[in-house]
Amino acid sequence: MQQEPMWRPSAEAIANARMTDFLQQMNQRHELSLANYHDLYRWSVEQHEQFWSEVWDYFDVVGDKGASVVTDKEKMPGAKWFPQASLNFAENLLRYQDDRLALIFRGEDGQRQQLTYAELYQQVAALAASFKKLGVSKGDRVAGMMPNCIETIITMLATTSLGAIWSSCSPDFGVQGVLDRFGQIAPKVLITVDGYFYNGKNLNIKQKTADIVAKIDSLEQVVVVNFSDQSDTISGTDVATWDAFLDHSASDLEFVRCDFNDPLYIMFSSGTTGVPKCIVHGIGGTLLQHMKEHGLHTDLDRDDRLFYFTTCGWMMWNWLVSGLAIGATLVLFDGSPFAPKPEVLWDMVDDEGISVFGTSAKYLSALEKAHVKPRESHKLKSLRAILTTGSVLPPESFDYVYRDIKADLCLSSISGGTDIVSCFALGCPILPVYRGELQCRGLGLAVNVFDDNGQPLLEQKGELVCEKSFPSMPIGFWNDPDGKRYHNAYFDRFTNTWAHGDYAELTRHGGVIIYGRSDAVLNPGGVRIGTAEIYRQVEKVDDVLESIAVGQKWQDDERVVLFVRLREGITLNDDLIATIKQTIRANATPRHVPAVIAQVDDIPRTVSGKIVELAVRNVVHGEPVKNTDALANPEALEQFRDRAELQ
Ligand SMILES: CC(=O)CC(=O)O
Repeated sequence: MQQEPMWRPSAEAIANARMTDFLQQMNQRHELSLANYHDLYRWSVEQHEQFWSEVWDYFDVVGDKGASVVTDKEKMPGAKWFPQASLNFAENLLRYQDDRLALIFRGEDGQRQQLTYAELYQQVAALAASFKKLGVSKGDRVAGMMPNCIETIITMLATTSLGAIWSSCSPDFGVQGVLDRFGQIAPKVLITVDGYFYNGKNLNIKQKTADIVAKIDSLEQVVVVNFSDQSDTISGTDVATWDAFLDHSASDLEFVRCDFNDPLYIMFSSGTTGVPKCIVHGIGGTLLQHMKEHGLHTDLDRDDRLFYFTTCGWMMWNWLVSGLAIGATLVLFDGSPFAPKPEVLWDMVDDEGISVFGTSAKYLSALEKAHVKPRESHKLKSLRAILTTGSVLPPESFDYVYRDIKADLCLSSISGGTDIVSCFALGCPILPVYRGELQCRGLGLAVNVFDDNGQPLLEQKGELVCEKSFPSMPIGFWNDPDGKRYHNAYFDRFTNTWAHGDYAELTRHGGVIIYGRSDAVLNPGGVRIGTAEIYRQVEKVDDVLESIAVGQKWQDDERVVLFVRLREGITLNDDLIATIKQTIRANATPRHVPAVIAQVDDIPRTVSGKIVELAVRNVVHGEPVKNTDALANPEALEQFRDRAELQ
């Protein structure tokens, strides 16, 4: 039976979408007769060289494109996109210098700041002038341990205006977590804050900063933003306050033009299996891919107010800030999305007129568990799209959004990650939304699902891959001169093909379903089960707030073990176990039913909020966890050790 969509764009919305305009332009320019998104997608993949060249032109990238679009395009890795191009990232993000709002910041403590594009340009010029005096130049690293505030974006732009490389984490990272990251990339400058707000607390980070600075020899300058009005902050000869450091006499910015494949960002893998990998993303690839995702897949324009709930330690921050290249207003928030009340972000939607609201799938399920119904309490007039990522958005959360948030909006579950600083599958303003499905594969990306032998699968689960090179592939890993670590991370599994590590399915609608990470797939009795298939059932049970499933080696096979975090005051008993098992059996298969269900108070997660199935599996098997510094709450692991139920 044909499944009905949960939402469809109106004929008017389709006609006015930039995606439609792009499609029509491609028809005209290349004498094509593409009729819909699916035709456009197919063309963009078959002619990916032409497609990416058109993206450059369509978005009027500031720079020189050069004559060649790609060399060695069949090689993965090895293809080189726009080898003759020259551009500057910040120059593209600061192409607008008018009085429209570029940034609005809202803090958990109630502070609000805003900056126009003209003011943003001035501030970046002032910081870039100081950086220049300090000798920051092309290829140098500037690191930020920063909240998601305006100064972080100014610093990234000043850094990249000089062709230097930006890397960031949030101030809640532990000392070792920061050293594991910034310690590998030898930054010249560190920008940080006096403290930050979270969940009603004003947290001082003086000691942490001092410990970090003492261990990174490469640092020549530390700049401290007075963010939370702490009187007790780090001091020293190489330490300056933000206000003292900026050269306000500077008014012009000189953008250093760089190669398309020069480094822009150093990002870090979660680091749960060892020291984080330093993934280097290039200037041009990041820009083109983000402009495509914002302009075409999110239909962003200058009138939009784009919000993404993220910290500076997650790639969604990097994704968000590229919205400046479109000229939209970015709404930044730092703090707990539940403090002082679970509705705070929805208050912000109404107050600031947010039109595109991005968040994590986990946030939506926590909101539903808290029985919050923004549809009843808020107007949400400006809101036209919700984006979610971070983990699988289960079909039940699609129900929640359309029932309890807003019926008429485009709900786009998007997926990719740090590895590509963007998405393989995402939203589309001219396509319907089907329950549980990501709307489409991203233009210009040859995304497929393979079986173990590298054969393509349709409507069957397998490994999510990308079969052709694309501009936002990393340019490599830092400190990986022979490229071996980079190769091992993505290209070991299938020849000349990017294996992303997601267990996924392509649907008949041209959409994608993700079932979890492939390395966490459960395999009881030889049946492969994505962990998200279990979570979506368990989380239907009202008493369960959250769960984590792992496979335990058991009698020459594997059995599924499920750990649940329950509402305060609830204890797991036989009735609740029976309810959970019955819910899973009735809605999935008997194979999905866990052999053991056990209660925990907390579930370990990375600093960017992802639950860590592999670390829990190691603890269950009595094996060491390689890097607990990668976790926000490493103490939670102890609850999984030597459990009587698992003996
Ligand atoms: C786009 C994403 O995939 C973000 C993430 O989950 O890390």
